[in-house]
Amino acid sequence: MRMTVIGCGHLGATHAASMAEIGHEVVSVDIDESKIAILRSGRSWFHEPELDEMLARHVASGRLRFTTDFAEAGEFGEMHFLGVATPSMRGRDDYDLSQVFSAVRSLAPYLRRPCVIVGKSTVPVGTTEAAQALVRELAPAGDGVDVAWNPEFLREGHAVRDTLRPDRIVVGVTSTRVEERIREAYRPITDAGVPMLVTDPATCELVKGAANTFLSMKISFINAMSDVCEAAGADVTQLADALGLDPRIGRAFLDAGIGYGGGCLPKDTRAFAARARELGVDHAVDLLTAVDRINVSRRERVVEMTRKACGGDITGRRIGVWGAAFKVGTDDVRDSPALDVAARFHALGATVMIYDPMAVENARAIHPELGYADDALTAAAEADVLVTMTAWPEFRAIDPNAVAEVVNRRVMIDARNAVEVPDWHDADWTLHRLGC
Ligand SMILES: NC(=O)C1=CN([C@@H]2O[C@H](COP(=O)(O)OP(=O)(O)OC[C@H]3O[C@@H](n4cnc5c(N)ncnc54)[C@H](O)[C@@H]3O)[C@@H](O)[C@H]2O)C=CC1
Ligand SMILES: O=C(O)[C@H]1O[C@H](OP(=O)(O)OP(=O)(O)OC[C@H]2O[C@@H](n3ccc(=O)[nH]c3=O)[C@H](O)[C@@H]2O)[C@H](O)[C@@H](O)[C@@H]1O
Repeated sequence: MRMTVIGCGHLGATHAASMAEIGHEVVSVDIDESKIAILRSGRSWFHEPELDEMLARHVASGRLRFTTDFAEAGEFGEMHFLGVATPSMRGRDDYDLSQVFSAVRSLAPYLRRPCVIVGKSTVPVGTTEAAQALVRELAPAGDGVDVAWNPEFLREGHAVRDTLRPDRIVVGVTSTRVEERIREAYRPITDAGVPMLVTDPATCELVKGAANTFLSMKISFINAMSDVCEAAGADVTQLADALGLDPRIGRAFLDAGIGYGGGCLPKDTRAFAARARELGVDHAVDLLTAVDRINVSRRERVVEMTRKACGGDITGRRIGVWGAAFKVGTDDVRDSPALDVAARFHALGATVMIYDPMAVENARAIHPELGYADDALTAAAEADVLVTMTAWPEFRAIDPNAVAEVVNRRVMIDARNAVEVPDWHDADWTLHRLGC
């Protein structure tokens, strides 16, 4: 099938390359010339395992093209996927949908033949209907252009695998004609056994928000348990292991620590609560507000632990920070708890030195005022306190005796329960952890 993907970011570039991988001809559009230039050279502008290989292969074969030209996309595609960003509105909890509607406005005037627009961005319930109304107004093909939604569930760091072999595909449609077209597009994936659920657009939009808020809720639940464990002298990791063996609960997303970050869970949880408020469902608002509040409080908690470990005052102290990415396996620092806490240390008068195996450049672009190191030992040099905030495997593998030689004081705050506790105790470190 000839298809386009509008928006060449973490979702869009991965989706475009994956659609080429399963045999489609793809044109992918972005308004950012610099991103398009990098993608045209057959590589990605962000780190994502396996993506560069796929991009290089399909750009070289001509099956995947990148452009800034909406006319080219409109004339080419029988199906148009929308993968632009839906950040929070500045200073508010609900979504800023300007990229979605701007992309629709740019594309629609070139839709002269019947086709389907399939939204993949995460949006509030009601967006498919609004986009459909706009398309009817602007597209020369009018009623021949259908809008459906098909939210994305990929995780950064596993994006290619999650796109080609997802747990499920969920689509929200208003007609069997559209359903058939989407089934055709995904046939190579569903033929391999991936289930496809077809719903109305509203249910489909809510599935995505509910999925992310459930994950947020699980993390805030275990973080609340972490505080209870700490108060009672228990160990939250053992508690999570025991809970996780119950298949009704499951061990995934029960890692306590500094809380969730990234470009999605924080903003999706808040936006879902904001939409629930508009819909008058107060108990959903209460639940999700508590989830968010617990999450936000984790960051302050790490600052507080660090302050205590510094004898009550951070000012003038040197703090080594291990980790800047919002999680392992990515160079993404959007709403990263690690970077947020590091910036708070700096604001309180500490000298901060950060090391992250992948995310230093992205972190520096947002927080040029912080110090950055090329390796873990340099970040730890002369530190009064060392704080681990992203659970990179290399931090677990590092020899605490080697670190002890470069620091000022052997004090570690492990905000992700990321290091091997006995090794650090054996090397005479004072180790503070959340939930123990
Ligand atoms: N990042 C992730 O892991 C996932 C993201 N999502 C959702 O997917 C959507 C996209 O997220 P990301 O890919 O992370 O965002 P991103 O910021 O990485 O990419 C968005 C892209 O859209 C481009 N863009 C902006 N306005 C445009 C326009 N009018 N026309 C064409 N291109 C335009 C930007 O230049 C950028 O390259 C969001 O709704 C997000 O919540 C869903 C699942 C996973
Ligand atoms: O909508 C999205 O964009 C995506 O958001 C998340 O994916 P992602 O943001 O890539 O990262 P996760 O692996 O979910 O981690 C999110 C945050 O939660 C934290 N986390 C995760 C698990 C856990 O047990 N504890 C915990 O604190 C991570 O460190 C990270 O900061 C979802 O997992 C995806 O299914 C979804 O498609």
